[in-house]
Amino acid sequence: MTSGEDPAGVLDRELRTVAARVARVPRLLVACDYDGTLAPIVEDPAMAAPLLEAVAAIRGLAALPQTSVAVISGRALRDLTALSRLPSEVHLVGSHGSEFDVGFVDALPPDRHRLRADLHRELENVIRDQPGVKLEVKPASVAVHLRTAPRDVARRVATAVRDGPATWDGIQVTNGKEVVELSVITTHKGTALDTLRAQLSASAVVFVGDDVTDENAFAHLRGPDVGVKVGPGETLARYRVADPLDAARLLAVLLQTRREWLFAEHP
Ligand SMILES: O=P(O)(O)OC[C@H]1O[C@H](O[C@H]2O[C@H](CO)[C@@H](O)[C@H](O)[C@H]2O)[C@H](O)[C@@H](O)[C@@H]1O
Repeated sequence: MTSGEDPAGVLDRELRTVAARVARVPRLLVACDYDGTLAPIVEDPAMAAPLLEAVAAIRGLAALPQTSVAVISGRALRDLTALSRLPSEVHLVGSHGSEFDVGFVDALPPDRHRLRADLHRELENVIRDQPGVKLEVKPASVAVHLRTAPRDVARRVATAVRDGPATWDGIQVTNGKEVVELSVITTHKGTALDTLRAQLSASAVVFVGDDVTDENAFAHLRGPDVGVKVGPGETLARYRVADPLDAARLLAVLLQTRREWLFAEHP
């Protein structure tokens, strides 16, 4: 988005109309995924920063009355907080919708802690001497990142993970973008969205996401809600934008319309 650009101008007309309509509900919840939605995909997961345009729109929306903003991410809550640097008014939920607060890890039963430790050890064995493969350890899961591995290595490691620890009892497998994640709990962005909707008494929800686990959130939308998929691929979302920059433009349109409506800046 260039300064002075009208963000609405570049969005699909139908989406603009729908955004303008949902921005006028009594209590709005805008919920977004993080990687691939607010933050463009990069090689190193530790370097994924949100677009400034997205942060500006989110900050603006979160400061409005009768308006809530949430980010529901696959990341550990601690990492999401550090990377996104969003203000405390924004509700952050980590671990694919399971981690609403930092006490989550202490509340996990001892057998889940043991299983995650076993999983971590086993995955370290699987990826030993495999160039470009990295592990990301989270409170209830371990993600195996394949993005920077040579293709043959990525295929070999993915197969070893799927035929090995992914088959263990009590393990949930999530295939993301160049990542296979093994979790010791069941996670679901849709139930996280339900919880937020109820807690915040939202009249309508806008959910924006790009990845497989975001489909669970799209599946829980209803009535006046609006689901927006970022990028290509099959989806349950009714609307689509091309990339994180267009997602930021959509957030800016929501902010502009809602601000005008709330403060009656225009008749
Ligand atoms: O639910 P999300 O917020 O979209 O998180 C999904 C996963 O995102 C991260 O991995 C992805 O983004 C990385 C940075 O751009 C990229 O290098 C990686 O290939 C992608 O899979 C994050 O590292 C994972 O923990 C999240 O589960």
